[in-house]
Amino acid sequence: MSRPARVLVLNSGSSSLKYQLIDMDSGDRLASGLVERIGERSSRVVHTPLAPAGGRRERTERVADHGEALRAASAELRADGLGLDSPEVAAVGHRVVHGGPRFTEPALVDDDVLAEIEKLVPLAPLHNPANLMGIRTARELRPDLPQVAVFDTAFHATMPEHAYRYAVDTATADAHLVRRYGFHGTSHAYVSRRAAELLGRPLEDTNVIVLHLGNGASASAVAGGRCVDTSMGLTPLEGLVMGTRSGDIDPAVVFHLSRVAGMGIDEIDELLNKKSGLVGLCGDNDMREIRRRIDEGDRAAELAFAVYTHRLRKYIGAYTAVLGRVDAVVFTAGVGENAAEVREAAVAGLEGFGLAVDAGRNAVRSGEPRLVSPEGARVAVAVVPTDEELEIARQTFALASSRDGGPEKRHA
Ligand SMILES: Nc1ncnc2c1ncn2[C@@H]1O[C@H](COP(=O)(O)OP(=O)(O)O)[C@@H](O)[C@H]1O
Ligand SMILES: CC(=O)OP(=O)(O)O
Ligand SMILES: [Mg+2]
Repeated sequence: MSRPARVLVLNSGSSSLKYQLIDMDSGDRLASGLVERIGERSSRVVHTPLAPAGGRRERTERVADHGEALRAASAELRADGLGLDSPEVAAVGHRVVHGGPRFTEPALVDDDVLAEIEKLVPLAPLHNPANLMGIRTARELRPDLPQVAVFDTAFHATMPEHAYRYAVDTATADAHLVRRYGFHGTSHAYVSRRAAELLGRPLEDTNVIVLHLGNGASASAVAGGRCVDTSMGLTPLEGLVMGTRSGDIDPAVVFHLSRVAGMGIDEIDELLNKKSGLVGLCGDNDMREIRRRIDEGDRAAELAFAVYTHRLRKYIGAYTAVLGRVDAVVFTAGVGENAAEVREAAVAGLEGFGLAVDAGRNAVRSGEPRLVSPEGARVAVAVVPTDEELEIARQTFALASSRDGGPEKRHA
Protein backbone atom coordinates (compact mmCIF):
# COMPACT_ATOMS: atom_id res chain seq x y z
CA MET A 1 0.00 0.00 0.00
CA SER A 2 1.23 3.52 -0.71
CA ARG A 3 1.97 5.76 2.27
CA PRO A 4 -1.05 7.46 3.85
CA ALA A 5 -1.44 10.94 2.35
CA ARG A 6 -4.84 12.19 3.44
CA VAL A 7 -5.20 14.97 5.98
CA LEU A 8 -8.43 15.84 7.77
CA VAL A 9 -8.50 19.58 8.54
CA LEU A 10 -10.77 20.88 11.30
CA ASN A 11 -11.62 24.55 11.68
CA SER A 12 -13.71 25.02 14.82
CA GLY A 13 -15.42 28.38 15.22
CA SER A 14 -17.30 29.40 18.34
CA SER A 15 -20.51 27.74 17.10
CA SER A 16 -19.46 25.87 13.97
CA LEU A 17 -17.13 23.17 12.76
CA LYS A 18 -15.83 23.21 9.20
CA TYR A 19 -13.90 20.22 7.90
CA GLN A 20 -12.12 19.11 4.75
CA LEU A 21 -10.44 15.85 3.84
CA ILE A 22 -7.56 16.65 1.50
CA ASP A 23 -5.42 14.23 -0.52
CA MET A 24 -1.92 15.69 -0.33
CA ASP A 25 -0.66 13.85 -3.44
CA SER A 26 -3.37 15.13 -5.79
CA GLY A 27 -4.47 18.22 -3.82
CA ASP A 28 -8.10 16.98 -4.19
CA ARG A 29 -10.68 17.84 -1.52
CA LEU A 30 -12.19 14.38 -1.13
CA ALA A 31 -14.96 15.75 1.06
CA SER A 32 -15.87 18.90 2.92
CA GLY A 33 -18.55 19.82 5.37
CA LEU A 34 -19.94 22.10 7.97
CA VAL A 35 -21.75 21.67 11.27
CA GLU A 36 -23.50 24.93 12.19
CA ARG A 37 -25.41 26.26 15.20
CA ILE A 38 -23.62 23.88 17.57
CA GLY A 39 -25.20 23.96 21.04
CA GLU A 40 -28.45 25.48 19.78
CA ARG A 41 -31.78 23.68 19.70
CA SER A 42 -31.35 22.55 16.13
CA SER A 43 -28.01 22.31 14.33
CA ARG A 44 -27.34 21.83 10.63
CA VAL A 45 -24.94 19.25 9.19
CA VAL A 46 -23.93 19.67 5.55
CA HIS A 47 -21.58 17.18 3.92
CA THR A 48 -20.28 17.33 0.36
CA PRO A 49 -18.17 14.52 -1.08
CA LEU A 50 -16.05 15.20 -4.19
CA ALA A 51 -17.68 12.15 -5.78
CA PRO A 52 -20.33 11.40 -6.76
CA ALA A 53 -21.13 14.86 -8.11
CA GLY A 54 -24.34 16.10 -6.52
CA GLY A 55 -23.78 13.85 -3.51
CA ARG A 56 -24.34 16.73 -1.06
CA ARG A 57 -26.26 15.70 2.06
CA GLU A 58 -27.88 18.00 4.56
CA ARG A 59 -29.80 17.36 7.75
CA THR A 60 -30.82 19.12 10.92
CA GLU A 61 -30.37 17.55 14.34
CA ARG A 62 -29.25 18.65 17.75
CA VAL A 63 -25.46 18.77 18.09
CA ALA A 64 -24.58 19.67 21.68
CA ASP A 65 -20.88 20.54 21.40
CA HIS A 66 -17.79 20.39 19.18
CA GLY A 67 -17.07 16.82 20.25
CA GLU A 68 -20.47 15.69 18.97
CA ALA A 69 -19.97 17.80 15.86
CA LEU A 70 -16.78 15.93 15.01
CA ARG A 71 -18.52 12.61 15.64
CA ALA A 72 -21.27 13.67 13.22
CA ALA A 73 -18.66 14.71 10.62
CA SER A 74 -16.79 11.49 11.14
CA ALA A 75 -19.97 9.45 10.54
CA GLU A 76 -20.61 11.35 7.30
CA LEU A 77 -17.06 10.66 6.11
CA ARG A 78 -17.37 6.98 7.02
CA ALA A 79 -20.59 6.70 5.01
CA ASP A 80 -18.53 7.68 1.95
CA GLY A 81 -15.75 5.23 2.78
CA LEU A 82 -13.56 8.16 3.89
CA GLY A 83 -13.70 7.60 7.67
CA LEU A 84 -10.99 8.49 10.16
CA ASP A 85 -10.50 4.74 10.63
CA SER A 86 -9.22 4.44 7.07
CA PRO A 87 -5.48 3.63 6.79
CA GLU A 88 -5.09 6.32 4.12
CA VAL A 89 -5.52 9.08 6.69
CA ALA A 90 -2.09 10.39 7.69
CA ALA A 91 -2.98 13.07 10.23
CA VAL A 92 -5.57 15.50 11.54
CA GLY A 93 -4.77 19.22 11.34
CA HIS A 94 -6.55 21.54 13.78
CA ARG A 95 -6.88 25.30 13.46
CA VAL A 96 -6.14 26.62 16.95
CA VAL A 97 -6.88 30.31 17.27
CA HIS A 98 -4.65 31.34 20.20
CA GLY A 99 -1.11 30.00 20.56
CA GLY A 100 0.03 32.63 23.06
CA PRO A 101 3.73 33.53 23.22
CA ARG A 102 4.90 29.90 23.05
CA PHE A 103 3.60 28.43 19.82
CA THR A 104 5.36 30.13 16.95
CA GLU A 105 5.14 27.03 14.75
CA PRO A 106 2.70 24.16 14.28
CA ALA A 107 2.84 21.65 17.13
CA LEU A 108 2.39 17.91 17.23
CA VAL A 109 -0.24 17.43 19.92
CA ASP A 110 0.68 15.63 23.13
CA ASP A 111 -0.61 16.06 26.69
CA ASP A 112 1.77 18.93 27.31
CA VAL A 113 0.63 20.84 24.21
CA LEU A 114 -3.01 20.25 25.16
CA ALA A 115 -2.38 21.65 28.65
CA GLU A 116 -0.72 24.73 27.17
CA ILE A 117 -3.65 25.39 24.77
CA GLU A 118 -5.96 24.98 27.77
CA LYS A 119 -3.99 27.65 29.67
CA LEU A 120 -4.66 30.10 26.83
CA VAL A 121 -8.46 29.74 27.06
CA PRO A 122 -8.85 33.08 28.92
CA LEU A 123 -7.23 34.82 25.92
CA ALA A 124 -9.64 33.23 23.41
CA PRO A 125 -12.72 32.10 25.34
CA LEU A 126 -14.88 31.72 22.23
CA HIS A 127 -12.36 29.77 20.17
CA ASN A 128 -9.81 27.74 22.16
CA PRO A 129 -12.34 25.55 24.06
CA ALA A 130 -13.90 24.49 20.75
CA ASN A 131 -10.46 23.78 19.30
CA LEU A 132 -9.54 21.66 22.36
CA MET A 133 -12.72 19.64 22.16
CA GLY A 134 -12.03 18.91 18.49
CA ILE A 135 -8.52 17.71 19.31
CA ARG A 136 -9.63 15.53 22.23
CA THR A 137 -12.41 13.92 20.20
CA ALA A 138 -10.14 13.26 17.22
CA ARG A 139 -7.65 11.60 19.57
CA GLU A 140 -10.40 9.39 20.96
CA LEU A 141 -11.52 8.41 17.48
CA ARG A 142 -8.00 7.53 16.26
CA PRO A 143 -5.51 7.48 19.17
CA ASP A 144 -2.62 6.39 16.94
CA LEU A 145 -2.98 9.25 14.46
CA PRO A 146 -0.74 12.35 14.62
CA GLN A 147 -2.77 15.42 15.56
CA VAL A 148 -1.24 18.75 14.61
CA ALA A 149 -2.25 22.14 16.00
CA VAL A 150 -1.78 25.03 13.54
CA PHE A 151 -2.05 28.39 15.30
CA ASP A 152 -3.66 31.58 13.97
CA THR A 153 -1.10 33.55 15.96
CA ALA A 154 2.06 31.79 14.72
CA PHE A 155 2.73 33.78 11.53
CA HIS A 156 2.71 37.02 13.54
CA ALA A 157 5.48 35.88 15.89
CA THR A 158 8.02 37.73 13.72
CA MET A 159 6.63 41.16 14.65
CA PRO A 160 9.27 43.40 16.21
CA GLU A 161 8.75 44.24 19.87
CA HIS A 162 7.89 47.87 19.13
CA ALA A 163 4.93 46.57 17.07
CA TYR A 164 3.66 43.89 19.45
CA ARG A 165 4.19 45.67 22.77
CA TYR A 166 1.36 47.85 24.07
CA ALA A 167 2.34 51.02 25.91
CA VAL A 168 1.01 49.58 29.16
CA ASP A 169 2.93 49.17 32.42
CA THR A 170 5.53 46.54 31.55
CA ALA A 171 5.35 44.50 34.75
CA THR A 172 1.56 44.18 34.55
CA ALA A 173 1.61 43.40 30.83
CA ASP A 174 4.31 40.75 31.19
CA ALA A 175 2.70 39.10 34.21
CA HIS A 176 -0.55 38.61 32.30
CA LEU A 177 0.76 37.94 28.76
CA VAL A 178 -0.75 41.24 27.58
CA ARG A 179 0.62 42.07 24.11
CA ARG A 180 -0.40 42.01 20.45
CA TYR A 181 -0.53 38.45 19.07
CA GLY A 182 -2.52 38.80 15.84
CA PHE A 183 -4.81 36.22 14.22
CA HIS A 184 -5.79 34.79 10.80
CA GLY A 185 -2.03 34.13 10.44
CA THR A 186 -2.49 31.05 8.28
CA SER A 187 -4.42 33.18 5.80
CA HIS A 188 -1.99 36.13 5.91
CA ALA A 189 0.93 33.74 5.30
CA TYR A 190 -0.75 31.93 2.41
CA VAL A 191 -2.09 35.07 0.75
CA SER A 192 1.15 37.06 0.99
CA ARG A 193 3.03 34.17 -0.62
CA ARG A 194 0.48 33.80 -3.44
CA ALA A 195 0.54 37.57 -3.97
CA ALA A 196 4.31 37.52 -4.56
CA GLU A 197 3.78 34.72 -7.11
CA LEU A 198 1.06 36.76 -8.81
CA LEU A 199 3.42 39.75 -9.04
CA GLY A 200 6.21 37.49 -10.31
CA ARG A 201 8.54 38.71 -7.56
CA PRO A 202 10.72 36.83 -5.06
CA LEU A 203 8.92 36.63 -1.73
CA GLU A 204 12.02 37.90 0.12
CA ASP A 205 11.81 41.16 -1.79
CA THR A 206 8.04 41.74 -1.73
CA ASN A 207 6.17 44.01 0.67
CA VAL A 208 2.42 43.60 0.91
CA ILE A 209 -0.53 44.79 2.95
CA VAL A 210 -3.01 41.93 3.34
CA LEU A 211 -6.64 42.72 4.16
CA HIS A 212 -8.40 39.55 5.37
CA LEU A 213 -12.05 40.59 5.37
CA GLY A 214 -14.33 37.73 6.47
CA ASN A 215 -16.71 37.81 9.39
CA GLY A 216 -13.67 38.48 11.51
CA ALA A 217 -11.32 40.88 9.72
CA SER A 218 -7.67 41.80 10.08
CA ALA A 219 -4.93 43.66 8.23
CA SER A 220 -1.26 42.81 8.21
CA ALA A 221 1.94 44.40 6.94
CA VAL A 222 4.22 41.72 5.50
CA ALA A 223 7.81 42.52 4.51
CA GLY A 224 9.70 39.84 2.59
CA GLY A 225 7.29 37.12 3.75
CA ARG A 226 7.55 38.10 7.44
CA CYS A 227 4.78 39.81 9.39
CA VAL A 228 5.91 43.17 10.79
CA ASP A 229 2.56 44.43 12.09
CA THR A 230 -1.06 43.31 12.30
CA SER A 231 -4.33 44.85 13.40
CA MET A 232 -5.72 42.23 15.78
CA GLY A 233 -4.20 42.28 19.24
CA LEU A 234 -4.39 40.38 22.51
CA THR A 235 -7.66 38.97 21.18
CA PRO A 236 -9.43 39.08 17.78
CA LEU A 237 -11.35 42.22 18.84
CA GLU A 238 -8.86 44.96 17.90
CA GLY A 239 -8.39 46.66 14.54
CA LEU A 240 -10.77 46.69 11.59
CA VAL A 241 -14.55 46.98 11.77
CA MET A 242 -15.92 43.41 11.55
CA GLY A 243 -19.25 41.67 11.12
CA THR A 244 -20.13 41.84 14.82
CA ARG A 245 -16.94 43.21 16.47
CA SER A 246 -16.13 46.88 16.97
CA GLY A 247 -12.42 46.79 16.15
CA ASP A 248 -10.48 49.82 17.46
CA ILE A 249 -12.21 51.96 20.06
CA ASP A 250 -10.98 54.12 22.91
CA PRO A 251 -10.48 51.62 25.79
CA ALA A 252 -12.16 54.19 28.04
CA VAL A 253 -15.48 53.28 26.37
CA VAL A 254 -15.38 50.22 28.63
CA PHE A 255 -14.92 52.27 31.83
CA HIS A 256 -17.56 54.72 30.72
CA LEU A 257 -20.16 52.02 30.04
CA SER A 258 -19.34 50.38 33.33
CA ARG A 259 -19.53 53.55 35.42
CA VAL A 260 -22.23 55.49 33.61
CA ALA A 261 -24.43 52.80 32.06
CA GLY A 262 -23.89 50.32 34.90
CA MET A 263 -23.03 47.53 32.49
CA GLY A 264 -21.20 44.44 33.75
CA ILE A 265 -17.88 43.38 32.27
CA ASP A 266 -19.36 40.30 30.54
CA GLU A 267 -22.13 42.42 29.10
CA ILE A 268 -19.61 44.86 27.62
CA ASP A 269 -17.54 41.95 26.29
CA GLU A 270 -20.64 40.64 24.54
CA LEU A 271 -21.54 44.12 23.28
CA LEU A 272 -18.15 44.69 21.65
CA ASN A 273 -17.70 41.16 20.29
CA LYS A 274 -21.21 40.24 19.19
CA LYS A 275 -23.40 43.33 18.94
CA SER A 276 -21.02 45.84 17.38
CA GLY A 277 -19.24 46.22 14.05
CA LEU A 278 -21.53 46.19 11.01
CA VAL A 279 -24.35 44.53 12.91
CA GLY A 280 -24.19 47.18 15.62
CA LEU A 281 -24.23 50.00 13.10
CA CYS A 282 -27.02 48.78 10.84
CA GLY A 283 -28.41 45.46 12.08
CA ASP A 284 -26.83 43.36 9.31
CA ASN A 285 -23.39 41.77 9.21
CA ASP A 286 -23.55 40.36 5.69
CA MET A 287 -21.98 42.73 3.15
CA ARG A 288 -24.33 41.48 0.41
CA GLU A 289 -27.36 42.55 2.44
CA ILE A 290 -25.73 45.89 3.29
CA ARG A 291 -25.08 46.61 -0.41
CA ARG A 292 -28.69 45.72 -1.23
CA ARG A 293 -29.95 48.11 1.44
CA ILE A 294 -27.63 50.89 0.20
CA ASP A 295 -29.09 50.48 -3.28
CA GLU A 296 -32.49 51.12 -1.69
CA GLY A 297 -31.19 54.32 -0.07
CA ASP A 298 -30.91 52.94 3.48
CA ARG A 299 -29.03 55.50 5.57
CA ALA A 300 -27.85 53.16 8.38
CA ALA A 301 -26.41 50.71 5.85
CA GLU A 302 -24.62 53.59 4.08
CA LEU A 303 -23.07 54.72 7.34
CA ALA A 304 -21.99 51.18 8.27
CA PHE A 305 -20.29 50.85 4.88
CA ALA A 306 -18.61 54.24 5.30
CA VAL A 307 -17.29 53.43 8.79
CA TYR A 308 -16.04 50.03 7.56
CA THR A 309 -14.18 51.40 4.53
CA HIS A 310 -12.84 54.48 6.37
CA ARG A 311 -11.12 52.11 8.83
CA LEU A 312 -9.64 50.16 5.91
CA ARG A 313 -8.16 53.35 4.40
CA LYS A 314 -6.63 54.27 7.75
CA TYR A 315 -4.89 50.89 8.03
CA ILE A 316 -3.67 51.01 4.43
CA GLY A 317 -2.13 54.41 5.20
CA ALA A 318 -0.63 53.25 8.49
CA TYR A 319 0.89 50.09 7.02
CA THR A 320 2.24 52.00 4.04
CA ALA A 321 4.18 54.04 6.60
CA VAL A 322 5.24 50.88 8.49
CA LEU A 323 6.51 49.19 5.32
CA GLY A 324 8.05 52.23 3.62
CA ARG A 325 7.63 50.62 0.21
CA VAL A 326 4.47 48.72 -0.71
CA ASP A 327 4.31 46.41 -3.74
CA ALA A 328 0.69 45.37 -3.35
CA VAL A 329 -2.48 45.80 -1.32
CA VAL A 330 -4.17 42.40 -1.32
CA PHE A 331 -7.81 41.65 -0.55
CA THR A 332 -8.98 38.23 0.66
CA ALA A 333 -11.74 36.25 2.48
CA GLY A 334 -15.52 36.53 1.98
CA VAL A 335 -15.80 40.31 1.72
CA GLY A 336 -12.34 40.96 0.24
CA GLU A 337 -12.78 38.38 -2.51
CA ASN A 338 -16.35 39.26 -3.42
CA ALA A 339 -17.24 42.86 -2.61
CA ALA A 340 -15.87 45.01 -5.45
CA GLU A 341 -17.43 48.14 -3.86
CA VAL A 342 -15.43 47.59 -0.67
CA ARG A 343 -12.16 47.32 -2.62
CA GLU A 344 -12.98 50.45 -4.59
CA ALA A 345 -13.89 52.45 -1.48
CA ALA A 346 -10.87 51.18 0.48
CA VAL A 347 -8.41 52.77 -1.97
CA ALA A 348 -10.55 55.78 -2.96
CA GLY A 349 -8.57 58.98 -2.53
CA LEU A 350 -5.28 57.13 -2.11
CA GLU A 351 -3.99 58.00 -5.61
CA GLY A 352 -1.20 59.90 -3.88
CA PHE A 353 -0.02 56.53 -2.51
CA GLY A 354 -0.04 55.09 -6.06
CA LEU A 355 -3.26 53.20 -5.30
CA ALA A 356 -6.30 52.83 -7.56
CA VAL A 357 -8.60 50.17 -8.94
CA ASP A 358 -9.52 49.70 -12.58
CA ALA A 359 -13.33 49.51 -12.70
CA GLY A 360 -13.40 46.77 -15.37
CA ARG A 361 -10.83 44.56 -13.66
CA ASN A 362 -12.37 45.13 -10.23
CA ALA A 363 -15.76 43.93 -11.51
CA VAL A 364 -14.39 40.54 -12.65
CA ARG A 365 -15.64 37.64 -10.50
CA SER A 366 -13.24 34.73 -10.29
CA GLY A 367 -11.78 32.20 -7.88
CA GLU A 368 -8.28 32.93 -9.18
CA PRO A 369 -5.68 35.40 -7.88
CA ARG A 370 -5.91 38.55 -10.00
CA LEU A 371 -4.85 42.19 -10.28
CA VAL A 372 -7.54 44.83 -10.06
CA SER A 373 -5.29 47.90 -10.34
CA PRO A 374 -4.77 49.71 -13.67
CA GLU A 375 -1.99 48.59 -16.03
CA GLY A 376 1.36 50.01 -14.90
CA ALA A 377 0.14 51.15 -11.47
CA ARG A 378 2.93 51.99 -9.00
CA VAL A 379 1.34 49.81 -6.30
CA ALA A 380 -0.64 46.73 -7.33
CA VAL A 381 -4.10 46.10 -5.91
CA ALA A 382 -4.91 42.40 -5.99
CA VAL A 383 -7.52 39.82 -5.01
CA VAL A 384 -6.06 36.53 -3.77
CA PRO A 385 -8.60 33.95 -2.55
CA THR A 386 -7.45 32.52 0.76
CA ASP A 387 -7.25 28.80 1.49
CA GLU A 388 -6.64 28.30 5.20
CA GLU A 389 -7.60 24.63 5.01
CA LEU A 390 -5.00 23.80 2.34
CA GLU A 391 -2.32 25.71 4.24
CA ILE A 392 -3.22 23.89 7.50
CA ALA A 393 -3.16 20.56 5.64
CA ARG A 394 0.30 21.30 4.22
CA GLN A 395 1.77 22.31 7.57
CA THR A 396 0.12 19.30 9.23
CA PHE A 397 1.39 16.84 6.63
CA ALA A 398 4.92 18.26 6.74
CA LEU A 399 5.12 17.96 10.52
CA ALA A 400 3.45 14.54 10.67
CA SER A 401 5.81 13.24 7.97
CA SER A 402 8.90 14.48 9.81
CA ARG A 403 7.83 13.18 13.18
CA ASP A 404 11.20 11.59 13.81
CA GLY A 405 12.69 15.07 13.93
CA GLY A 406 12.49 14.92 17.73
CA PRO A 407 10.15 16.47 20.25
CA GLU A 408 12.13 19.71 20.46
CA LYS A 409 11.03 20.45 16.88
CA ARG A 410 7.40 20.06 17.79
CA HIS A 411 6.95 23.31 19.59
CA ALA A 412 8.92 26.31 20.62
N1 LIG B 1 -20.85 37.86 -2.90
C1 LIG B 1 -20.55 38.53 -1.79
N2 LIG B 1 -20.55 39.88 -1.79
C2 LIG B 1 -20.25 40.58 -0.68
N3 LIG B 1 -19.90 40.00 0.49
C3 LIG B 1 -19.86 38.68 0.54
C4 LIG B 1 -20.17 37.86 -0.58
N4 LIG B 1 -20.05 36.57 -0.21
C5 LIG B 1 -19.67 36.58 1.09
N5 LIG B 1 -19.57 37.81 1.55
C6 LIG B 1 -19.20 38.27 2.90
O1 LIG B 1 -18.26 37.37 3.45
C7 LIG B 1 -18.59 37.10 4.82
C8 LIG B 1 -18.07 35.74 5.23
O2 LIG B 1 -16.69 35.67 4.95
P1 LIG B 1 -15.84 34.37 5.31
O3 LIG B 1 -14.44 34.65 4.91
O4 LIG B 1 -16.50 33.17 4.75
O5 LIG B 1 -16.01 34.44 6.88
P2 LIG B 1 -15.60 33.52 8.09
O6 LIG B 1 -14.59 32.52 7.58
O7 LIG B 1 -15.02 34.49 9.05
O8 LIG B 1 -16.87 32.89 8.57
C9 LIG B 1 -20.10 37.24 4.86
O9 LIG B 1 -20.53 37.61 6.15
C10 LIG B 1 -20.37 38.33 3.86
O10 LIG B 1 -20.32 39.59 4.51
C1 LIG C 1 -9.63 34.84 14.92
C2 LIG C 1 -10.88 35.17 14.19
O1 LIG C 1 -11.33 36.29 14.17
O2 LIG C 1 -11.43 34.19 13.52
P1 LIG C 1 -12.77 34.24 12.66
O3 LIG C 1 -12.57 35.29 11.60
O4 LIG C 1 -12.85 32.85 12.10
O5 LIG C 1 -13.87 34.57 13.62
MG1 LIG D 1 -12.57 32.65 8.04
